[in-house]
Amino acid sequence: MLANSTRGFLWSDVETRTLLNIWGERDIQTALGGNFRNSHVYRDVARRLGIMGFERTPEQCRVRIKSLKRQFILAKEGNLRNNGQYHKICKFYDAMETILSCRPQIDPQELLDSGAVGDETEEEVDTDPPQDPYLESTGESSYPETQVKLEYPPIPVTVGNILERSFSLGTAARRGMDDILPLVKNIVPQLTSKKHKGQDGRIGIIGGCQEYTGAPYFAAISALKVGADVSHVFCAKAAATVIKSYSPELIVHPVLDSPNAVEEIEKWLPRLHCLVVGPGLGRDEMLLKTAKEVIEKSKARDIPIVIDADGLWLVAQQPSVIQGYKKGILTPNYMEFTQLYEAMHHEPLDSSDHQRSAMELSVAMGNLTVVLKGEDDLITDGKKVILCRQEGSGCRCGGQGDLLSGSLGVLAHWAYTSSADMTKSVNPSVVAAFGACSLTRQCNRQAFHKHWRATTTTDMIQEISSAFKKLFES
Ligand SMILES: NC(=O)C1=CN([C@@H]2O[C@H](COP(=O)(O)OP(=O)(O)OC[C@H]3O[C@@H](n4cnc5c(N)ncnc54)[C@H](OP(=O)(O)O)[C@@H]3O)[C@@H](O)[C@H]2O)[C@@H](O)CC1
Ligand SMILES: Nc1ncnc2c1ncn2[C@@H]1O[C@H](COP(=O)(O)OP(=O)(O)OP(=O)(O)O)[C@@H](O)[C@H]1O
Repeated sequence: MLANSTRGFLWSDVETRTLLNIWGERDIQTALGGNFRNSHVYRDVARRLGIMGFERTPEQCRVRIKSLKRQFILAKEGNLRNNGQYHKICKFYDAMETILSCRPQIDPQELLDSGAVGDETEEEVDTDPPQDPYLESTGESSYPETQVKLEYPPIPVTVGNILERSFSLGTAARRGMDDILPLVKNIVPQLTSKKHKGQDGRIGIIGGCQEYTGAPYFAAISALKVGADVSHVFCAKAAATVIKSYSPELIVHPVLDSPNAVEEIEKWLPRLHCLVVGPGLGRDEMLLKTAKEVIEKSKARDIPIVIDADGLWLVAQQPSVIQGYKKGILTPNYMEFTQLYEAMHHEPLDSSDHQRSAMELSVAMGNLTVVLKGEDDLITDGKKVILCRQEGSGCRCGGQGDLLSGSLGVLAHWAYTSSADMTKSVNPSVVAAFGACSLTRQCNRQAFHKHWRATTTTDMIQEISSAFKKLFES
């Protein structure tokens, strides 16, 4: 029996998350669902893990999963969820719950009793008490507030292999366009006389300070132009009058630097469908602290949260603020991406392989969707990499990222309120991100066509309506 072969091997968080991603894949769950010997399934799991760069035996994978299931059941059965202690018992509770909720009911006793099931089933219990080296060696503490050192083994993996599990590199862009674009079209809500104001989206932007008033404006007005009904900006007092003067369409709250900022913003959260944190936020500690607390409150409300610009700086300082939150979407430019990556990995970014680095960042962040903007926009949830190569232009005027984050806020709301049928079970954040990237680049292209070097983000925003129609409604 190979069960003890895991002794002495530590599973890092990122490795465990990768294992869970693979174990949670539909074909694996289906194969495990039958009451038959399943060593071949774990051979496949180990093989896929190997492709991701982690060398484990099938038995090691099986024992790790078994142990995670024990922890999950213990946390669930102990009714610890209500007082927030479940993460201490089962750090990967949310991921386990997502996967197991799609499976037939598991009998907890089956997992907790020893020797209850057959030789090779994944719930098999060893003659020894449960020996999860991760649990023994590191304890199951809650997410670290500061960054942990994430170790990847030297990865004998080519880009082609990584993308083979998602989309092959050579066809990734085309597959992305062909496969995802129809899904973006699916999530666009119908315009009907049956709806009331607000139903197509109430978006909140957290950002705007003395220095930066354009960025939150661009994000908020883009959200409206994409089709949200209401757009709120929560900014510092010094920015509020300026932002209001740009547009009467926006609802502007000068609260971000007030002593009771969090309470003031919290009052509005029940009415918001999505939050975009960061455009023009600046790096003032007090504003960042407020942003952090608002993110925490928004997570509790389960709304999508897009984090951009200075919000990403906050994440690089305190990853746990959004780590593991499935509806979190990060939209870094290359500079911001490098900071995030190095904060999580404590080592320089390997700039030769963006796809792989982006996947690693996503996995390290608990499979958040990462949108790495650049010549190609690279979108990943740690499982798939999709490239957006919608033609843009050579004009890189500041503020395009704000157009993207504001649009993404609306699309994320639509994607999460669409049925799984509409998104064909593709991660809604990925669908929304693909839509926002395509739209931003198309706006850039159209504006450039008219204004050449003089193109500004304001020109791009004027193109949203026709670009949207061309991409998603034709
Ligand atoms: N009108 C407004 O109000 C606007 C306000 N904004 C707001 O400003 C705030 C700070 O954002 P930011 O853009 O200045 O900071 P960040 O992106 O870190 O760049 C810092 C430096 O990094 C570099 N660099 C950047 N991108 C790179 C790349 N892809 N690849 C390589 N290098 C790259 C480049 O430095 P360089 O190397 O050129 O000297 C750049 O100068 C934030 O709140 C944001 O929302 C903006 O939204 C714009 C419109
Ligand atoms: N080299 C490029 N070629 C084509 N499009 C690009 C290129 N670089 C960025 N973009 C597009 O510009 C948009 C904004 O990306 P960018 O990297 O400018 O973000 P940002 O720096 O965060 O913007 P901001 O100026 O708002 O802070 C994205 O949709 C991206 O696709």
